[in-house]
Amino acid sequence: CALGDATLWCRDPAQADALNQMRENSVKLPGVPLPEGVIVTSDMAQVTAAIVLIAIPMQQTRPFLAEHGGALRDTTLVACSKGIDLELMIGPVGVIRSVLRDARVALLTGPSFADDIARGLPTALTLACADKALGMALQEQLSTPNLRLYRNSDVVGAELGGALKNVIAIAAGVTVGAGLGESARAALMARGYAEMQRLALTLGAQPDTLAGLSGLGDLILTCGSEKSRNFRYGVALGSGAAFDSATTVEGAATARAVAKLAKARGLDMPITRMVAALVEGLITLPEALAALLARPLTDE
Ligand SMILES: NC(=O)c1ccc[n+]([C@@H]2O[C@H](COP(=O)([O-])OP(=O)(O)OC[C@H]3O[C@@H](n4cnc5c(N)ncnc54)[C@H](O)[C@@H]3O)[C@@H](O)[C@H]2O)c1
Ligand SMILES: O=P(O)(O)OC[C@H](O)CO
Repeated sequence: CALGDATLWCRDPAQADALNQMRENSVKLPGVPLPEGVIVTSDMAQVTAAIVLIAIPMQQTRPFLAEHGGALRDTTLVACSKGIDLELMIGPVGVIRSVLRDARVALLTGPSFADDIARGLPTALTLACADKALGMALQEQLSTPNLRLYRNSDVVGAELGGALKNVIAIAAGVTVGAGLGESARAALMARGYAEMQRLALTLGAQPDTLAGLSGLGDLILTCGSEKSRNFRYGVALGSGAAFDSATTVEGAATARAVAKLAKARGLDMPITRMVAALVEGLITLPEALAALLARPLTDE
């Protein structure tokens, strides 16, 4: 990039100025200084990089591209969001392609808290790209000594792994918030993973992809850490505590999208269905629990 090592674009000019001056995002990443080479701007014309990482909430991706897609037409785009667009019912790479048909697009996903990466802690992610040569180039360019990127050509599988784990993380949080015990959390994670596989295979994913970083890896992280917003939201749902509605909780919209997708395909996804109903306030927690436990006994 002509401006420096990297350019951080944000839509709010006042925030861009503050970040440039303070060299720290004291709200989202307190105590982590912005690296020297990073320049912050709110002017998209200043974004001249060959590779652009899009890291905004899933449901904002379409509106963002409607406004700024034209300026990004000649760049390589790397989607970092985890979710399913509620209108198009597809993941972030699909949404980018729906706006910029011939774009060079990849997906960066997997178990990672922004805070861990910003502090340079060891992290491994999936770099999914249908174009092998582009995937190899991005893997080289985006890996660092502490950030290992593993290539995968199964973009749909990687998108679904990142999206679906958030729904199960909400359910795992509910078990903790409601005091249902660690065994219940483990049961939900394992049966939730079976639901993730069921939908992903139906939508064309490769079975191995879900067993990798973007599915199982991220499921373990998100269902087991208070640092996860999806998990914390589930804890609040389970305990009846208030939750800040401004916090990004991707699994809430994704649960609704997946429940619709599953219904349309006749797929049994009871945990996802209950999370969607809880999120929408259509069911109480005792009702959700009773419905899950009363299901007919079956093969694993
Ligand atoms: N935070 C993490 O640890 C982490 C890790 C891996 C993946 N992700 C994924 O990255 C995506 C973004 O998450 P986040 O944690 O950065 O969320 P966030 O809510 O902390 O930040 C999102 C940013 O996007 C901006 N934004 C929202 N709508 C916009 C729009 N229409 N145009 C331009 N900017 C807009 C917001 O102002 C905010 O700065 C999510 O899909 C999340 O699942 C997050
Ligand atoms: O805070 P969460 O729940 O959005 O999780 C962040 C990342 O997706 C974890 O890999």
